[in-house]
Amino acid sequence: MPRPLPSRSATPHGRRREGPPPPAPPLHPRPVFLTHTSMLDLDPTVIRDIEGADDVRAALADRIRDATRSSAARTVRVSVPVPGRMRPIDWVRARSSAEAVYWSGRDEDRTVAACGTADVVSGSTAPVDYQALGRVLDERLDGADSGVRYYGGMRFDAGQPTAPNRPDGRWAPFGTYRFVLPRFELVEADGTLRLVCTLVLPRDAERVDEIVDALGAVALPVPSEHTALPRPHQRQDVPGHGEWTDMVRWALDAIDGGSLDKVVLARRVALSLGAPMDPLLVLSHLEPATPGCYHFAVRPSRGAAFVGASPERLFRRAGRTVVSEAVAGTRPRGETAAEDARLRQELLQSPKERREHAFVRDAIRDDLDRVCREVRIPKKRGELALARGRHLHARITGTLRPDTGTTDVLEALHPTPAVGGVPTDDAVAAIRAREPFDRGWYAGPVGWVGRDAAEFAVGLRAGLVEEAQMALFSGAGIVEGSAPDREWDEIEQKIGDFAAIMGVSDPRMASR
Ligand SMILES: C=C(O[C@H]1C=CC=C(C(=O)O)[C@@H]1O)C(=O)O
Ligand SMILES: [Mg+2]
Repeated sequence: MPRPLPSRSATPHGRRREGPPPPAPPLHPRPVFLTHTSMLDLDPTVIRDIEGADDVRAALADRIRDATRSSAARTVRVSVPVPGRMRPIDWVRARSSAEAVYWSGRDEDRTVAACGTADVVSGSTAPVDYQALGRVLDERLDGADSGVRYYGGMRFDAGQPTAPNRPDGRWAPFGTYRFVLPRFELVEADGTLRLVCTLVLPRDAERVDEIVDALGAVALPVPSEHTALPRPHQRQDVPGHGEWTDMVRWALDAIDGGSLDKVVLARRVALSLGAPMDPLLVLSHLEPATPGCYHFAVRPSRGAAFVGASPERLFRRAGRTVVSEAVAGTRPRGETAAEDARLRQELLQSPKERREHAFVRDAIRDDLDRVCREVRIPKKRGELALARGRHLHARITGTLRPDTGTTDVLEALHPTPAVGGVPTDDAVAAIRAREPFDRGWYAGPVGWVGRDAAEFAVGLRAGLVEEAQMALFSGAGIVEGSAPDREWDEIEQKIGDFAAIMGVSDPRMASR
């Protein structure tokens, strides 16, 4: 039986509660009803094409037919300009039935919305064989046009075959890893839009009619009105507050006893929406609210999608140059300039936050050293300031060693202690044993792989949206000096961007 939200006074964001401790939570966390009930119906079937859409499709169809006349065995991209303005996210929302991907890099002036598949490299078994994955991707990308990118990602725990509740069936369509070469893309770069079709030749020459037919169903919608999001009416925290406190205390004992130095423990916050919701609509609200982040959506088929706004780069590869980042240690932004400056100083000087960050920085430096030469790291730590939060930050660079590729870097770096812990294997084993849910793709690498180039974000500040359910995931690094309540509140702050767009950011909505 779900229970109603207990009444309590508001707690200032990110601060510890005063007064008596909260009542002991139930053994199995039960749903908490939120007070919101309003629900807006969406009608994604009403799509009006922009003026000239038929000409755009006809021009691209000509390009497709021309390209398939070549007998060369290679992957090519053909494209045409799209007049006017439209948000790539609105374009892909108009294809509600297809496999879809959305990627907007953090520092890159390029946004890609994509639907349909020209090719897929996926696997559902674990552990992931990074060498084999690298060979397959290299082979498919050999001689490909420079813009050809396989988009996707993998599970956080790509090393474990199966366990009770893992993988959770909701993550099944995502597989252990999945990289998609999209059939159609709307690319916005340098202020212009292009509609792109990717063809795997000579194979696609035999399906040219089918591809041109599919292009006919690709709408070029007029910019949509701002569509409101439905308000969640129920919230369930897994673990609940009591179980979380026990988990953190266990981790602190392990740290005290010397068996672990750091472990990142996470929570799942499930919001019930009352009616099915388009996951890409969530992202279309999240993106403007979270500047300075990677914005992504992966929808393997009709239905569930993994969407998020992550501030954290796992790595970027351009030729032989690799750039990674250590992002860890957290404080909120202040409401006034003075409070903001104080919180910045607090973050930069806190021994606990510095320790939390140093584990990540040192691990990335050592792991990158295995696949790169000339690994460089700045002496001073900096700050990554976001709309609601801030983190300690360091940029780490290197030059790829000969005979080393993208999946070698992926294997070396993932999971960093920003999402796993130190020592890595022991921390991942603790996460498996202690967390009462499957992380799925949360905290896994998400991004793209091209020929001699790649970029991956760490898949956090993210959620799994399926039908009328939205599960948000977030974690906090537990180190010496951590306290269960402060880490609970830190996670509450990290889900704040999602909570705000969903209209549940009132601290009274927290279920403790
Ligand atoms: C694990 C998450 O954040 C990581 C990244 C930055 C700061 C973190 C922290 O201070 O605990 C986490 O290590 C998450 O957002 O789910
Ligand atoms: Mg932290």
